[in-house]
Amino acid sequence: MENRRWVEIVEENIQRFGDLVVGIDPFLPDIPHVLRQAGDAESWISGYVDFILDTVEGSVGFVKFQSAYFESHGLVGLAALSAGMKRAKAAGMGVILDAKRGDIGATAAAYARAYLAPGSEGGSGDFEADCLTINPLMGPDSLDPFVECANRFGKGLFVLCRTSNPGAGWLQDKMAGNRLISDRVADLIGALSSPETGSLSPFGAVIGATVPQEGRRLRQLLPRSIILAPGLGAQGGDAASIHSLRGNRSGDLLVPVSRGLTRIEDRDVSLERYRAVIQERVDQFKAAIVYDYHMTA
Ligand SMILES: O=C(O)c1cc(=O)[nH]c(=O)n1[C@@H]1O[C@H](COP(=O)(O)O)[C@@H](O)[C@H]1O
Repeated sequence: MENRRWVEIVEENIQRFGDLVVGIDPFLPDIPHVLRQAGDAESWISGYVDFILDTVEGSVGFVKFQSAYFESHGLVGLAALSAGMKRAKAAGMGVILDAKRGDIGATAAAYARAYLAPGSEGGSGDFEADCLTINPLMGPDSLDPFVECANRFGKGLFVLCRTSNPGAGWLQDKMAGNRLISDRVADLIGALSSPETGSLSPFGAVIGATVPQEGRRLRQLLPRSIILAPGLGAQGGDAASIHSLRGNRSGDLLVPVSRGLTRIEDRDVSLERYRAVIQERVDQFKAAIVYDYHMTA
C-alpha cells in the first residue's frame, strides 16, 4: 500500500473516494476553542491534525498539508507536520505537501531529497510526501532535480501554472515571445512526461478553480496531466470552474479545499458538532464537483 506510485495512488483513490482533497492549513483563530485548549500552548496543532484525519479518513482519498502553517509554529509545527504526513500515508491517503519549492539545481536537489526521497535513500524521510508543489519561476533547470527524484521514487509533482490568487495574471497572463507565460509553463510540464507512456503523467499543474477560461485553455495543452485546482470555497471558485479543468477521463483532477472545509464561525462549537460539520461539508463538496463522464461521452 505504502509503496504505490503517485499515479497509482491517484487512480485508485479517486476511484474509491472521488477527487476531493482535504487541505490542512492549521490556523489557530479559525478553529474551535475546544481544540485550542489541549495541553501546552503549541500542542493544539498535532491534536488538530489528528482530529481532521480522524474525521476524514475513510471518506476522502487525499490530503494536502500546507507547509507554511506548520513552519510558522517552529519545531512543534514541523513535528506535527511529519507525524500527520506519516499517519495519512499509513492510512492509504495520497499525501500532497504544498511547499511550492524552487531554486538553483543544487539547492532544488536538496529540496527534492527533503520531500521526495525515502529515509533509506538520502532523505530523512521525516517529510516524505507522495507529491510536492513546485515553483517554475527559475526555469527548466530548477525543475530537473525534482523530476529526477520523482521518477526515481515514483513520486508526483504539481508545477504552479496559473494560480488562483487575484494578482496571478500580473505575470502568468503576460506574453513571453509569442506565448503566454502560463502556456509556456504548461508546455514545459507536458514535455516532462515521456511520450511513449499513454497513461497519466506524474507531472501535473496547479491551475486555480477561480479562472475557468484560462483553465479550459491550459487543459487542452495538458491532456495527460493531473491538475490540482485550489480555490473552491474561501476564494470563490465554483463547480463550473472545476468542470472546465476536467480532461476526457476521470482521475486527472484533484480539488483541494482548506478553509471551506475546516473554518468555523462558531468557535464555541463542541467537538462532535465540529466533526459533523466537516463531514457534511465533505459530502457537499463531493456532490458539487462530481461529474458523470458517461453522460458526456
Ligand atoms: O498550490 C496550491 O495548493 C495553491 C495554489 C494556488 O494557486 N492557490 C492556492 O490557494 N493554493 C493553496 O491552496 C490552499 C487554498 O486554501 P483555501 O482557499 O482555504 O481552500 C492554500 O493552502 C493555498 O496555499
